[in-house]
Amino acid sequence: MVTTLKTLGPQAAADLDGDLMSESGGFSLDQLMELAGLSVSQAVYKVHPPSAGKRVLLACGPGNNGGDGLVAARHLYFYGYTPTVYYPKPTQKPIFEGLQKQLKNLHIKFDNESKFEDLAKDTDLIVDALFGFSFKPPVREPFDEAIKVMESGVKPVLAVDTPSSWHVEDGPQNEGIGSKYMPDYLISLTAAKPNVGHFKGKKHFIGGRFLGEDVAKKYSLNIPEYQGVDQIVEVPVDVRVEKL
Ligand SMILES: NC(=O)C1=CN([C@@H]2O[C@H](COP(=O)(O)OP(=O)(O)OC[C@H]3O[C@@H](n4cnc5c(N)ncnc54)[C@H](O)[C@@H]3O)[C@@H](O)[C@H]2O)[C@@H](O)CC1
Ligand SMILES: [K+]
Repeated sequence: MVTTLKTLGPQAAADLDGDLMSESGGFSLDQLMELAGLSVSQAVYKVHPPSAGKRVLLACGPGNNGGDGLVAARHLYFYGYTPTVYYPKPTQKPIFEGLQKQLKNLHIKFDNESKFEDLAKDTDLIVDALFGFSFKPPVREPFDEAIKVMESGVKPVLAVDTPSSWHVEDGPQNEGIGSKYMPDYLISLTAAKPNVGHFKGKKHFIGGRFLGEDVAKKYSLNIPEYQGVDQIVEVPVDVRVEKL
């Protein structure tokens, strides 16, 4: 049973990614993003099976956190959900262009024009894949509207890697946009981020099942106790957090 969560700060998270994708690490970003997005899709299925409502709104930001959301959208489609993707600032990189093509070939709806408030009305669950550990406050347009809607609590939210608009170490902003934002669910990728102590939602998962013993040791992380073929493992929300 997990008793202490060791966390991964933004620099360490970026360094870990770098190690995994280095010459000696052998991973490609596509692979890590695919495993991350698969984990997100399994967390959605755990907390909000299609019987609870098939409409899922994936709010995707311009970075790799957004990429995780695009990957999750594809898996959710094949699980029987009806995903809608909000991706207002697509980044012109082959990895994101490829992911968008995959979704468009499945006729998955992209809607970057509607007001986020209206998109939220037409969905059952929001996946917050706007920003991950590279977020730098304050929130810049057009994402401020999405943050406001998510913090209003009008629909359940599952946050990918870290609640967007939170400082990756200090948590929610003291005031202004995002200061009231508390997602219902959180999935941390590879390891929890330092702000996880501020998370007081319903469920917290760890995903991104690709940490080997040597890398875990190098970053003083404990490898989550995954079960069977699950790509995610639930950890208690009130577990003690150990900052590295
Ligand atoms: N750690 C891991 O093992 C993995 C990490 N991945 C994901 O990669 C994420 C980190 O990705 P990135 O480093 O690309 O960055 P993020 O996706 O965290 O966000 C950075 C992007 O958001 C923009 N941005 C930052 N602050 C902003 C603000 N205040 N207003 C508007 N835009 C803002 C930046 O210009 C940049 O384009 C992680 O959180 C995780 O979700 C996965 O894709 C791969 C596996
Ligand atoms: K996020």
